[in-house]
Amino acid sequence: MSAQILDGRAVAAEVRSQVKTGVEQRVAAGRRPPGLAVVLVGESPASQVYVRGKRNACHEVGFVSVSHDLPADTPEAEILALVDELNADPGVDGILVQLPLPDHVDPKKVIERIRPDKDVDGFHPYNMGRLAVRMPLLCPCTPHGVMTLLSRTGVELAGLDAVIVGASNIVGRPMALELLGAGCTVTVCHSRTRDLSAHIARADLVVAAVGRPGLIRGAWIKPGAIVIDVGMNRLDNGKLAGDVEFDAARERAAWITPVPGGVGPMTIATLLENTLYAANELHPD
Ligand SMILES: Nc1nc2c(c(=O)[nH]1)N[C@@H](CN(C=O)c1ccc(C(=O)N[C@@H](CCC(=O)O)C(=O)O)cc1)CN2
Ligand SMILES: [Mg+2]
Repeated sequence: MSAQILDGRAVAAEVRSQVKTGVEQRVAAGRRPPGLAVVLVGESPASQVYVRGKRNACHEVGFVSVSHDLPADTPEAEILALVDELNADPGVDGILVQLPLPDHVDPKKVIERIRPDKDVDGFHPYNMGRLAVRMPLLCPCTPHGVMTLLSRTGVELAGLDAVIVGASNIVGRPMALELLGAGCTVTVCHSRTRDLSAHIARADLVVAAVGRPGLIRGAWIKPGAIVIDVGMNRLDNGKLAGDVEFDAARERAAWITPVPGGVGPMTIATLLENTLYAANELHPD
């Protein structure tokens, strides 16, 4: 029997609706709507798609959307000065700088410049540290969005063998912390891992977050496993594909996320959740 599809578009729409209601409640109580500042440096077509999605989502739920589009050759010092300005702006509850940044800009320096209580991407070392010590505050959007999707399966996560493929700071590493917090036994595979297929074959839950189309063969998937595909790969024919061989994996998995229409929309929905949380709980004004 083929897998049930985890419909990220549908779940993201529910989350956005809940955030919209939260904004309406704030405004009805006489408080200002939350403000989200989205900074884009350069003209990457993919980043432009994602930033447009974030800004449109802000308008949909009633946030004040603050946009800064900077040329690719913007000096690092100018970006840091803009972050300082947004940190000080009382109408801004969340700040994100779209990644990747141009090569001459150090992303770690930019991320660390954002006030932790406005770091709605959850990338700041402070927020990563809080996740690591089981005191989560603002969590990285993609991993936390995956947790929301997993909650819709009704499957008890505690005790599952979870295998994450990819060890990036924005997905793989925080994903491991989120799943550890949910009681999974977590393995993180990366470029030095030997015999990837053996790790996948024993996994009850696979999270693929590498950026290599079709890396995870469907035949490796353990029957009845949950497969979460974070991959976002633009193929030569212009189509989007994940890291997992979807059609083959679907025949073995119990649950699977599609690409597009799975984890991606949850990233944006969780960003909105984080921004409302920051406004309500971290910026009492
Ligand atoms: N500052 C940040 N930069 C980046 C992040 C992030 O969380 N913060 N994550 C990724 C990109 N990303 C958000 O920015 C993102 C990726 C994909 C989607 C999405 O909805 N994808 C759609 C398909 C969209 C398309 O047609 O290309 C889907 O999967 O259905 C949203 C956000 C790296 N940078
Ligand atoms: Mg949540």
